[in-house]
Amino acid sequence: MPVQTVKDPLIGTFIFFFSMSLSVISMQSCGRPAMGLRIALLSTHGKKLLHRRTLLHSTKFCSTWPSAQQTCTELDTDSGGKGLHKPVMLREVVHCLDLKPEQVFLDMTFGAGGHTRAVLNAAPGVTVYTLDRDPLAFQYAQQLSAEQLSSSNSRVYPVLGRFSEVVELLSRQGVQPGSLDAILLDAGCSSMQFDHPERGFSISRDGPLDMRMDGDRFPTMPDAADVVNALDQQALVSILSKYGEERYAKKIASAIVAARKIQPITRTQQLASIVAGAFSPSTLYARKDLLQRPAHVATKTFQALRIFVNDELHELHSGLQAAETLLRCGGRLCVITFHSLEDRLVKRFLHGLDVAAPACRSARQRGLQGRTIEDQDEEDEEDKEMATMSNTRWVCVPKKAKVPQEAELRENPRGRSAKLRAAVRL
Ligand SMILES: C[S@@+](CC[C@H](N)C(=O)[O-])C[C@H]1O[C@@H](n2cnc3c(N)ncnc32)[C@H](O)[C@@H]1O
Repeated sequence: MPVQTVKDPLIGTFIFFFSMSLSVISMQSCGRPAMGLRIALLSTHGKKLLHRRTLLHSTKFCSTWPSAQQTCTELDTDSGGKGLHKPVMLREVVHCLDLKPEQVFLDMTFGAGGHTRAVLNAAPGVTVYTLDRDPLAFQYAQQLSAEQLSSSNSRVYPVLGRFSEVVELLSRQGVQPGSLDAILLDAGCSSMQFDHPERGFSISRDGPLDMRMDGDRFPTMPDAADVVNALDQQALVSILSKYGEERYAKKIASAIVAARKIQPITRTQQLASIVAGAFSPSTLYARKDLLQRPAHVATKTFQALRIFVNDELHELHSGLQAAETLLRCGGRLCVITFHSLEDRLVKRFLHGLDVAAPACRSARQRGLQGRTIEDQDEEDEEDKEMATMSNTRWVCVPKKAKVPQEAELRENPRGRSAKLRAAVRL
């Protein structure tokens, strides 16, 4: 069934989504999956998905999302406060963006607006465009926009959408290519997404297995439950190993397939237990994060599903291309990443290298995968290699990525894997 002939919008969305995502899988594994496999996968599971979605539709969380108003009163209104996202490497970001009053800034990942607020404090009079794909973040940006209108000469223009849409969305607001002074892209998810169980990202707090950042804008877009219930074992192995760098991908995929024969997997804790069941008692508690704290064995599985569901690597690449289009010569780009797949893509993009080239990992580095979220050694090696290369479109300042200081990590352990890269558009 060729993609172009699909008439049902739901199945069309599903097919479009999976064909896009599978092309990232193939892009990253440096080979295209056979077209037959792709089409078989899509046509077999499109019908199952349609049926499953009809059954589950009434349990979708859209109406249960906290509104910005509720969240602001339930939680602390200070963006560094409990519950709202704490911005990572705030001082370093403001320093790298180096905005002056009257300049124009785009925050591509508004979240709870912590970085934007810091920019507004540092450069009063600045004009800010904010982007986020999450409608809750968009509500926060609208609130900030209203506050600025009444209290300062800075202006904030909120935009709802994805990185891949930003050039078009901004052009509708009159923003021309080559006109922005600075852009921030703080990749990944916000604490509001991770911490509200009904969003379906949380391992520790039970919720529907959703993980879509903009699911209420696109209710027919497949969620994480669709992925684990509909895809075949080999596709699950690919997703877990490419996006989670999970070395037990085969065991986990096999446990998922066995479990869903008994009943559909619809909850986050149900999936976390299924994944844990794939590990022997000796390996169950062996994983540690970068701060050497115990890490749940399902962390990489959740990361992989989240990246796949939101098409995050394609989106990140689109965001970088958009930044290249929108910044003026001499304009500054700051990118914060939270895992090695993202950081590697950013590094390679800024150095003008093929972002799809496969990573070379030594046996020792592969051995480290089960222990840490990122493989520090490999990244240091790549940094050294890239420091010797140059690109005509960007100059990285500084050359190496910055990481948060220990004092910041004591306050905000969630920043433990953050890396900040800054570059000037030539
Ligand atoms: C780490 S949070 C940003 C936090 C923010 N800097 C702050 O200070 O609160 C990442 C945000 O980027 C948004 N996001 C992720 N991918 C996106 C995409 N492709 N397009 C637009 N927004 C995206 C998420 O919805 C989330 O709100």
